[in-house]
Amino acid sequence: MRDRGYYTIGEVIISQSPFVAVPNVYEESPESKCEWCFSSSNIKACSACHAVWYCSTTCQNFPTTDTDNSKLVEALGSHMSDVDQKQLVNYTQMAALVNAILQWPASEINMKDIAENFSKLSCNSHTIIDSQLLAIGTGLYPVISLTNHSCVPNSVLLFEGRLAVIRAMEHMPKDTEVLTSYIDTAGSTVTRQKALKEKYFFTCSCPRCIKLGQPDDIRETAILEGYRCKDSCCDGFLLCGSDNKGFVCQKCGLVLSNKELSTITNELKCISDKASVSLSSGRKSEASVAYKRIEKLQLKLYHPFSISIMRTRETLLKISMELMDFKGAHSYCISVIQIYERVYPKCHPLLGLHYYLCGQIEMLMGEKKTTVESLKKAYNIFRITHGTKTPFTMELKTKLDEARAMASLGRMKIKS
Ligand SMILES: C[S@@+](CC[C@H](N)C(=O)[O-])C[C@H]1O[C@@H](n2cnc3c(N)ncnc32)[C@H](O)[C@@H]1O
Repeated sequence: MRDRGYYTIGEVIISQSPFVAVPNVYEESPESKCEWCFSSSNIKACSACHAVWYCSTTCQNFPTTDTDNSKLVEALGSHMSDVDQKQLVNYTQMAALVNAILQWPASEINMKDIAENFSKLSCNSHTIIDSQLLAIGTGLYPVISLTNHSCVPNSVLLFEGRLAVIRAMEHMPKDTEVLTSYIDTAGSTVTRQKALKEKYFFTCSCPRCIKLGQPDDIRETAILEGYRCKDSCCDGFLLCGSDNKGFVCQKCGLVLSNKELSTITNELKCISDKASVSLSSGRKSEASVAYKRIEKLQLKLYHPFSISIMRTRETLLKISMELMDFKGAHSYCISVIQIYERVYPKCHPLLGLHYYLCGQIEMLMGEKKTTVESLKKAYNIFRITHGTKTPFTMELKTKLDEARAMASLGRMKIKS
């Protein structure tokens, strides 16, 4: 086929198997996973070391690829000179542990090299996520690692099993620099820059980041992470007053004093501690009540589109689903989507996932028309981010077709 010279929206730019990858094992769900394909079914411990697990002999034999990427891995940057003292100590301790486990002869061990490899892994490895965006492992992908970051990316990196796949999110000439996002881009410019500096040691100069400190950026930061006006009818945002006695609404001039602020924040802290204990000990109804109180308090303090309220509603959505309170879950899902639509690009996988969830809840609630609309929105995102041929997108398409058929059947019944 003739090279078109550009990538179409959703087209695969590159896909790559990992040079090395390991599955995640969580303390709360310690069941083992296949070391090769990350599956949790039919797994057996390796009879030689008893430390790793496999689902089949095929996986145990580590299917090899023809490409030797070791030179590329060697060339990856480690940022050793940027790493702070505390982290260096961590890497050295981890290197000592590797040394103790491998028991290589002293002549073959170079602790500095091992520590440098940890640093290299830290800024070049990727968290492997499944189609529902849950972290399932970590992998090093030498070519994918050459991709730089932007807070306004033109491409998206997702995984099909252990295979990393980058797809174009916009129509782009093939000589355009491929840019993905390394971090959650919902935060303010300061928050994003801090996260990038801490883990990847660079200052982003993408179109969003260069606006740092400009009036629009200050306003956006205040909405995302600052305080709102204490007059519930005013939608102004607050900035620290020149006398340091409180925060002043930039619209109506009302002052939120430091004392008022600390009363609410102390109450919030107290309920938040209780809420997370209830949640982690599985007392879901109690957690639901506590998180609803948190949401109420946060609405006094933060803008309705703030990151704090977004996080609380995400938790309330999860709890409502677990409690099978579908009406409640639907309302939280809608409110989370409203915030996502504001903080993420139109084609963000997290937005797609929440439209999908919304559609599934609406299907359960018998809301035929809105089910079709929500599933359609989810499909329009996933066909770009996940591709049309992946089992996840195909399953969604089947559900969308079923929902369309049900909706038109409903319309036919009404007519007759
Ligand atoms: C995964 S590597 C990306 C490939 C790297 N640029 C290279 O040539 O090997 C991550 C590192 O690339 C650099 N980097 C990534 N995105 C960048 C950006 N937008 N601006 C400046 N440096 C960036 C940082 O040094 C970061 O630690």
